[in-house]
Amino acid sequence: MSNFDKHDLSGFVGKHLVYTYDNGWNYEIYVKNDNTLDYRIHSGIVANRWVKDQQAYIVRVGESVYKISWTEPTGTDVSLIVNLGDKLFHGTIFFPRWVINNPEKTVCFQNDHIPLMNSYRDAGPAYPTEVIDEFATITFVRDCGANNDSVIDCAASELPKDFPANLR
Ligand SMILES: C=Cc1ccc(O)c(O)c1
Repeated sequence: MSNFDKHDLSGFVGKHLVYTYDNGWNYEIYVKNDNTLDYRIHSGIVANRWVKDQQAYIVRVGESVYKISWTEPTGTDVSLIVNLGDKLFHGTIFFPRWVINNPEKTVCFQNDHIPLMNSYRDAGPAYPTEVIDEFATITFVRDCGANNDSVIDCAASELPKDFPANLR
């Protein structure tokens, strides 16, 4: 039996993380509450995409290990493992084929374009799915408290040049 409370997300909610996948893609996530996240993409095929209030399944699977899974209006599915104790991160992203063919269509503040993203998803093609399965290095972590809308509030391209050093 585990000796941690698997329902206790208090060590995770409020965390703001910046991380770089081994393929070089730089991402940022804010765990807004027990079932919501905001994220911003700094580099990779969909650099400058950003999303607020994405609903997600968030679970604790170890003393300081958490798993976040969600499906997007684009049809992209994501599952992340965040191991805060070891500063280790692993992400699996299941991209529908249309995103791989035309990633620029998803580069926006998604919240302003949900019906458009759903229409792209429905038009496809969905298959073959492109699976990105990568470890990442966590380069920045801080606590911002729950439901803080100021953590991720603009595109990566609008951030100060010294981000995230400007937050320290
Ligand atoms: C597609 C969104 C996505 C994928 C991987 C991540 O680490 C994210 O924070 C967001």
